[in-house]
Amino acid sequence: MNAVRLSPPATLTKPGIIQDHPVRATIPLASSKSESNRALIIDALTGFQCDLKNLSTARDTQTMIRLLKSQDPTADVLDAGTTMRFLTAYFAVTGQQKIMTGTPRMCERPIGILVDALRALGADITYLEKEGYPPMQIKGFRSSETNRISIRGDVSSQYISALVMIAPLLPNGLTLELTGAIGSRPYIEMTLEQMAYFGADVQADWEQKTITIGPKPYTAKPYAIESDWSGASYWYSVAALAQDETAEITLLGLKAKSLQGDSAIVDIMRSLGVESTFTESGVRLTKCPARESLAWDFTDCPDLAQTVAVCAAVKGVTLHLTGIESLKIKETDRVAALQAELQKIGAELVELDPNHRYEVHQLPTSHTVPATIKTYDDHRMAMAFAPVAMREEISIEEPRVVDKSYPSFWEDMATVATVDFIQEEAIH
Ligand SMILES: O=C(O)C1=C[C@@H](OP(=O)(O)O)[C@@H](O)[C@H](O)C1
Ligand SMILES: C=C(OP(=O)(O)O)C(=O)O
Repeated sequence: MNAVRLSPPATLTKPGIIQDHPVRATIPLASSKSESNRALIIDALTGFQCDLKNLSTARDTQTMIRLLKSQDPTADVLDAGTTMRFLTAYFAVTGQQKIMTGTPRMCERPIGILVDALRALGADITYLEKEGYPPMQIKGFRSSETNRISIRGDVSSQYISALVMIAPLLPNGLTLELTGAIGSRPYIEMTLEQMAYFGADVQADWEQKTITIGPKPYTAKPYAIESDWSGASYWYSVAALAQDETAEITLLGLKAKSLQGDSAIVDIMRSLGVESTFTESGVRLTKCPARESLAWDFTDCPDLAQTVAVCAAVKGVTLHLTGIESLKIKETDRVAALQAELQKIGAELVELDPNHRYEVHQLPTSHTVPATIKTYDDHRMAMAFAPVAMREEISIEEPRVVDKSYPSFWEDMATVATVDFIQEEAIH
């Protein structure tokens, strides 16, 4: 078993006197895998003519790059949701015969809504194991007359992003009518903004819940990807939990006006004690007073839920969460994972009523330190719990899970805490 042991920042000033180490860090951050993976699909649809700068080092993006170039008949996306959904649409519309597969967990993440829509547009796709789930075989594409499709908006926005990105290639374009609630809407808006930047004819009417894409091809252009706001969230939590009231953390490459909905962390963390100041190079985090309780709807920013839940739990801020239904179909069931692991740091996540309202609160009982946190093949479990190290020692299992979105996470953490990797021998 591999683990990483994190210890709070402290220095020995005189024998026996331990003082909090001043928390000062400048963090380069990984760039956004969401923006990268969209830019890569659009680039491929221009015949690889765009000059993409600052592409993410995330495994999800590196997998996308590899699979776009590969002649292999099997595309194994590993655990990358966007790579699976975006490539399925891309291979279908470009008429490439591919088997789409991934990790066992990827084969439990639903894809039926996207496949049904692609079939209606003319794709020939068959499931190889379970209906509605990978693996599946893409056999070919014969454009249908259909250019209007009704699609649920409440399961994953990635299906909608995948469809709109290929729509400029369809002979009659595409109109999507979104039904039900729309989850992760900022991710759809990010897709549409990037498409419009590359010259696509894009119209969204959020009142009517329709998106219309004209049959106008993309224009190749240079594009620079912003740093990752989801990755930035862990640094907000570090700042919120730092004991040093003068803590100052600078996050490079972030913009006040971002395409990424996870920039909502700026507003969330103001309530948890972090002030943001935008500079030429990024954003500077400093401490400010925190509130005693906070209610937040995570419908638009589901990837922030774990960061905020752990941070609030440790700070003793009562947190009410709504809009976290989609967490159950991500890298793991993130609600169940949080419920199990928050207990270990003396807190709990409870469902308040059947309407998906949840509360996180601290428990009065003490807990064992260091806690050993399981990560369930989920990068965000590891990174959400890492900031606890600003208060107490903590061990996190399978630390390389972070490679999915933020491979340099532990190197960056080493600027604010002591980071020791532990390789435990198998016991025979
Ligand atoms: O389009 C994207 O880049 C993403 C959309 C979101 O997924 P859902 O739309 O499934 O919520 C998010 O959780 C994921 O990390 C990235
Ligand atoms: C849910 C995530 O990614 P994906 O759905 O692309 O696997 C994530 O990065 O938190």
